[in-house]
Amino acid sequence: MNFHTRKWIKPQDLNPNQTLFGGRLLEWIDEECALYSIIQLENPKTVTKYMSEIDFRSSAKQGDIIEIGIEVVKFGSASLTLKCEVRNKMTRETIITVDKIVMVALDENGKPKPHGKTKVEFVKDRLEDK
Ligand SMILES: CCCCCCCCCCCCCCCC(=O)SCCNC(=O)CCNC(=O)[C@H](O)C(C)(C)COP(=O)(O)OP(=O)(O)OC[C@H]1O[C@@H](n2cnc3c(N)ncnc32)[C@H](O)[C@@H]1OP(=O)(O)O
Repeated sequence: MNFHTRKWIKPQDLNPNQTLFGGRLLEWIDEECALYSIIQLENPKTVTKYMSEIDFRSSAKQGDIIEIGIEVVKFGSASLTLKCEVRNKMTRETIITVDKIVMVALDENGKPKPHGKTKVEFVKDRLEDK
């Protein structure tokens, strides 16, 4: 799993228990998955279709640094299935895992659009194809 993104927990990210607000974390995960999928599928109109059960296993407090990891599970026709893990860099604990997040590439009418992708592509692969 690649951990591309780090976040620093600020006062505005906390819940009344003074720990990381779960809704904020889900927003960051959704954004991370959307950006990853838009780049992989080369389609800016890519939406979140499905997210499996989530389990908050630990948390983070103000000043902690967390990192968000994404891994591809499967390339479908119009979909890309990802899994996600968020870790606390300070405590080294897993905060959350999401086993299945399905993103779907859309056409101009908002209908699923086959993306034709079958494997993870890196910038250098794309440059070599030019
Ligand atoms: C110009 C540059 C701009 C750049 C800009 C960048 C800005 C970057 C900002 C990012 C910011 C964050 C962005 C967050 C992203 C949102 O928050 S998106 C908002 C929330 N999501 C939505 O509103 C989606 C609403 N749902 C829909 O519109 C329709 O359900 C969909 C997505 C069109 C799919 O329609 P559908 O009839 O279910 O389609 P269907 O053909 O049955 O299924 C399509 C695929 O989904 C799969 N699927 C369907 N249902 C399920 C299910 N329940 N479970 C699993 N898989 C399923 C199917 O298996 C199928 O897979 P493939 O066989 O194609 O691989």
